[in-house]
Amino acid sequence: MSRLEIDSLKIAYGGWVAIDDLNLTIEKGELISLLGPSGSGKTSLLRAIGGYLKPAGGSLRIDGKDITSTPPQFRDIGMVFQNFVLFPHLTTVENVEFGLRTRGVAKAERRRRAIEALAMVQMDTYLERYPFELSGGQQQRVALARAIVIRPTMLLLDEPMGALDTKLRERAQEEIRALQQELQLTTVLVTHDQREAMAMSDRIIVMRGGTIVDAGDPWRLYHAPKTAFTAEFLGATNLLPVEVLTRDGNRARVRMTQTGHEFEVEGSLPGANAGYVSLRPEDITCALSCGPGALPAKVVKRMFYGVNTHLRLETPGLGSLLAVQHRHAVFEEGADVFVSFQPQDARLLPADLPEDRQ
Ligand SMILES: Nc1ncnc2c1ncn2[C@@H]1O[C@H](COP(=O)(O)OP(=O)(O)OP(=O)(O)O)[C@@H](O)[C@H]1O
Repeated sequence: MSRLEIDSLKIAYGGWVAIDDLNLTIEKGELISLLGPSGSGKTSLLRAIGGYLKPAGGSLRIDGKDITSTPPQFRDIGMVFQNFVLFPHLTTVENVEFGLRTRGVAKAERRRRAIEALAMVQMDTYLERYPFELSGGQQQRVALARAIVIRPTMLLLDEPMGALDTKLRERAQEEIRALQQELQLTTVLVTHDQREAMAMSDRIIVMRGGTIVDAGDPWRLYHAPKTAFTAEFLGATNLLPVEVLTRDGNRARVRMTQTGHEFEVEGSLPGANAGYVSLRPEDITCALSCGPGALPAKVVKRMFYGVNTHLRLETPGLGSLLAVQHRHAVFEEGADVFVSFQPQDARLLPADLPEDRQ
């Protein structure tokens, strides 16, 4: 259980700067996820923490001790990668013992600790199996046992569930999180899966172009993102381009740029006269009859997902909207409905979108 402090980190490939002036502290026992589009610097940051990439500037400290120039084998950081890379010619128990052997731990002690780590991931009945005799999920558990057996100061997980199917993946997420909490291991997870990041993390770090654009606990990031970029990256949302008309405390009245429709929103965006309103699909209510403040809409597409139904709606006032309904059998494609939402669920955000949306 350790605290990691990253100060003014700079990472460059040749002369090209991938990460510049990045500051981040990870508390003892905390699990953070690095989330961001491809090329945003997640792997570079993880590799710098692991010691596999030498920073061009800045420093890394574990529990106050500078490790910026410490080689990976002396950092005592456990790592699990997407493809697990177990040694094919070693059995399960030998794979887990390997890191202890290189650290000079005596044979009997090695075996005892390897079995103990394998028991933690429910793999202690597979000691003599070779990797090719294990399923993907079992190999992943062995890789995890191998990472924790060295009693690491930190755990780095690089898409560790990437090779598993959805069901196994969800189980692995639960198990890894439980183990991480039990051992109070300070952990950094790199993932492309925002659901995984939300389900597992104490804190999500949203990266873009080598910098941190937002950071916070999953609930806050989902419900109160600071930018349209985070809102769109974390879960589905409707982003509506608007002009700001008037402000009253933390509320504003806005006008849809394309349709001229006016409505009330949460947030006031001081100093800006335009932005985006983020409206989550689950915050839109559809009804067959018109209520106060409701807008007419047409159901153009209906997609049934079992747990809920997605409706693609066309509205004269707000354009194309995605709505999620938990009662799925009510509206047919082509139906005329009325949509409404609460002002506090429509969040006014600065215009800061991924390049392909600008
Ligand atoms: N070895 C390298 N040489 C040159 N440039 C590199 C190298 N590795 C990464 N980069 C560049 O650095 C930037 C950050 O890459 P990085 O792999 O850290 O991003 P990422 O967020 O992990 O992406 P992904 O989600 O696709 O894995 C990218 O623009 C990438 O092209």
